[in-house]
Amino acid sequence: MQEKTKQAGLARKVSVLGAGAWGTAVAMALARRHDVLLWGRNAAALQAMATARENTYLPGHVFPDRLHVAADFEAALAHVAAPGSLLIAACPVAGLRPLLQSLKGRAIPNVVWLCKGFEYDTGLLPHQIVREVLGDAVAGGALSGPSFAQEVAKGLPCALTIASASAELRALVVETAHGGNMRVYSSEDLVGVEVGGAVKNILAIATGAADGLGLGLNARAALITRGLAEITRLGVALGGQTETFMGLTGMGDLILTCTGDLSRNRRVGLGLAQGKALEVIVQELGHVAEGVPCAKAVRELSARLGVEMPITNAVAGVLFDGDQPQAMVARLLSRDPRGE
Ligand SMILES: NC(=O)C1=CN([C@@H]2O[C@H](COP(=O)(O)OP(=O)(O)OC[C@H]3O[C@@H](n4cnc5c(N)ncnc54)[C@H](OP(=O)(O)O)[C@@H]3O)[C@@H](O)[C@H]2O)C=CC1
Ligand SMILES: O=C(CO)COP(=O)(O)O
Repeated sequence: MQEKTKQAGLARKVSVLGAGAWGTAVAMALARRHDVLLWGRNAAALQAMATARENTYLPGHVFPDRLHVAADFEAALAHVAAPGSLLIAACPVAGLRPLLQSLKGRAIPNVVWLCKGFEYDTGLLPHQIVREVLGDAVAGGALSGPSFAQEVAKGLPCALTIASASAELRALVVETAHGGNMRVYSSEDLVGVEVGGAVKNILAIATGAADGLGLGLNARAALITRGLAEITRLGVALGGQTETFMGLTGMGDLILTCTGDLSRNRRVGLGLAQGKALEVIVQELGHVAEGVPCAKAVRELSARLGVEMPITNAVAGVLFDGDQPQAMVARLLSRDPRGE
């Protein structure tokens, strides 16, 4: 522990690939102690960020001095070429595969990803996409947990978990990110951590819809609790450990996202309850809502695995089959009684 505290002072090189709300917030948090390059796919937006020293995805949060904006992808990679540096993939799940493909064949020692979801077409978790594209030679891990970008950008406290099979990668991420108002725990349960982060977004849509319909706090608590049972069933079927789902990346992130109005996924549910079309809601958000593609991927995956996920199926029915949110509630309430 003493060793960790000593090393926490070491300045490291970090490149964050993806300049949305979360990539930017993480880059800002790390730039309080490290030299950080933030790269995004939109060169004009990067130019505006470099001038304004803030990102329109996170208005009002001024970049620390050690955060530099890089429009040049090669420069972002060169920045983290030395051992002990960290490359952070901060795009949505939909962008992970193409981003990794552009890293193929490069000398990338350590990769951490922040996205939460299953890939829409394949039903794969992020670590499976990483393995498919980059192989096993690259040490990688998922950084996840209850963390709204706006709060992290403000420097408010939060706790995250780095999950990886590599002890060296876990130690590097803890040394780099743990400190100040950010606590970083570590876990070997990559599957459990990724499943919790993915499925809680679907459940936040359900809870937002229930709240928007005025169904009350009892219904909200029931959805969160039964949602946790759903996350756990799927996660265990995929090889995750039950206790992971009771931690930060399971119950912690589920509670945050289902109850906090900063959640984009919860806001999708609130919009559906108002009778808005999904396209309109997504356009008004101006950010990704990972629970939407994830609901489709998880509905198919759970059917394939024979895992019961009634809330997920009800959300997917509203999102993709034209079911009304009221019908979603009726469908859940009309299920046969069973043991808890
Ligand atoms: N925001 C948060 O509080 C948290 C978010 N996360 C996760 O982090 C990931 C990123 O979220 P966040 O940054 O908030 O999202 P935002 O919607 O704020 O930003 C998305 C960013 O990704 C880019 N992008 C969008 N679609 C694609 C795509 N298909 N391929 C490549 N790049 C794409 C956008 O670029 P452009 O501007 O050019 O469209 C933008 O830079 C998500 O998986 C999310 O679940 C995790 C923890 C907290
Ligand atoms: O993952 C998040 C908080 O931990 C952010 O949730 P939303 O994507 O719903 O805003």
